[in-house]
Formats: sequence, C-alpha cells, structure tokens
Amino acid sequence: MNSGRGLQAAFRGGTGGFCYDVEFSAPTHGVTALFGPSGCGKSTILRCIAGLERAREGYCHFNGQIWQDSHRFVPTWERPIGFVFQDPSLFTHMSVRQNLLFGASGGTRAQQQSAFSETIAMLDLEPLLSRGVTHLSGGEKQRVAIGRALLRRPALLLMDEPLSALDQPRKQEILPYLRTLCRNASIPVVYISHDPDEIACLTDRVITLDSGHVTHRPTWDDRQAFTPRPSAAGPDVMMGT
Ligand SMILES: Nc1ncnc2c1ncn2[C@@H]1O[C@H](COP(=O)(O)OP(=O)(O)OP(=O)(O)O)[C@@H](O)[C@H]1O
Repeated sequence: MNSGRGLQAAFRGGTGGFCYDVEFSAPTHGVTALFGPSGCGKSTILRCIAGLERAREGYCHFNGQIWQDSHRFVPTWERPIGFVFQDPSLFTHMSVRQNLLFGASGGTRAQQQSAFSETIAMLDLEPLLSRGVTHLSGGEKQRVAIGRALLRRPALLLMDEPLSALDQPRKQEILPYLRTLCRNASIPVVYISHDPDEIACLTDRVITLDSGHVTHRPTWDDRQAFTPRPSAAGPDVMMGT
C-alpha cells in the first residue's frame, strides 16, 4: 500500500461476533462508495476511518497524514473529517442558521461568509435559516446536516446512508442536492449505501464488501485530473486489484 495522496486504509478486527479484514484506497477527488448487503460491515469500516471505532490492527493514511498505524491513533476530533449519519442529529434548541454555524471553522471571516453563502445556495437552505429544526421535514433536516458537515470545511466527507431514513418522495427531494454536492464539492467523499440506484446516481467508483471483506475494488490513478462523469454513466466497478 502506498502512502501518497488520498485515503489508504486497512483494518482488521472484530465487533461482537463480527470480524472484518479490509484493505482499500480512495483518491482525493470524487465519490467512492462502500457498497454491500446489510450487515456486511460498511458502517463499521466508515467508523474505523473516522476513528469512532478502533480496529485491533489498523492502518489509515489520508493525504500523507497518519490517522492510525501500529504506533498511533489520532482521535476523531483531530481528524479533518465531516460525518453525515442516517439520523441528522440536529440541535433542537437551535435554529437552522445556528445549527449550520455550529462548529463552522477555518479561514478568515470573509472566507467563512463566502462558504456559508455557497453552502446555503447549493442546498437551497435560505428559506429555512430562521426556522427551528423540530418541524422540518426529514429531507430538510438532512440538508441542514449536510450543510453543517460541509461548513466544518472537512478534508474528507464521510456519509453513512444519509437517505435511508427518508421515504421515496423525500429521497427524490434531496437526491438532486446530493448530486450537486458530489459533483461540485472539491472534497472527496466516502459514501455508504446498499441502494444500487443511489450508488449509480451519486458515486464515481465502488468498493464492494461482503461479510467484512472487500470483494471488488476499483483501480484509480490520482495523477489524472478528475473529470466529472456524465450523469448517464454508471460508477466504475472493477474486479479487485
Ligand atoms: N457494537 C456492536 N456490537 C456487536 N455487533 C455489532 C456492533 N456494531 C455492529 N455490529 C455487527 O457488525 C456487523 C456489521 O454491522 P455494520 O453496521 O457495520 O453493517 P452495515 O453493512 O453498515 O449494515 P447496514 O447496511 O444494515 O447498516 C453486523 O452483523 C452488526 O450486527
């Protein structure tokens, strides 16, 4: 495994009776899916990348920074990541604007204001800014959660089935926003889903998992400039290297 740019990860361990042993990498651009049936270990592996789970043996490098190896384990709050979960977990005593600004970081005041304007435009949040979050629809809450994660200016965005708690109409409502985000954001994304349509619509390459193991992984070349794929094309799924 090289230690260049992008994400390089290898985790071996167990949670309860479940054992995993995976190795994969992802480039610095576009959306990499972790895909597989329910219970195959997608969330566990994403939690390992985030440092929310500590694999017994683990290796995780991102853009040359060591997040985990045999000597060190960087805690979650020191990893430059944004995390969007299935449950938006918003602060119910705060307005949409306050939720978005919570934890917003990095750059000058002008850069923060510009990032805020871009994010609310991309996710169409302007009409919601002064509202409380309790009575937002599921899709609106998830848009706020995505905006909040982006405003932390993460170097890597981790998304764990962000649409799975939504019914079909809410999914259809939020998919265009996610598609825009995935195409426009310059942040690499690792995206979990077990929905093939979502994977085809949103992601550029797919790592498939089964029973805690990688069954297929794509090849990629980070020296090539990233060209967003036309929306009609499917993601790059290739046999394991
Ligand atoms: N804290 C835990 N204690 C015991 N077992 C766990 C724990 N967390 C996960 N597991 C088990 O590990 C396995 C993998 O779970 P994980 O949530 O990573 O799968 P997944 O592929 O994300 O599933 P889904 O698509 O249903 O969310 C499952 O069998 C699950 O029951």
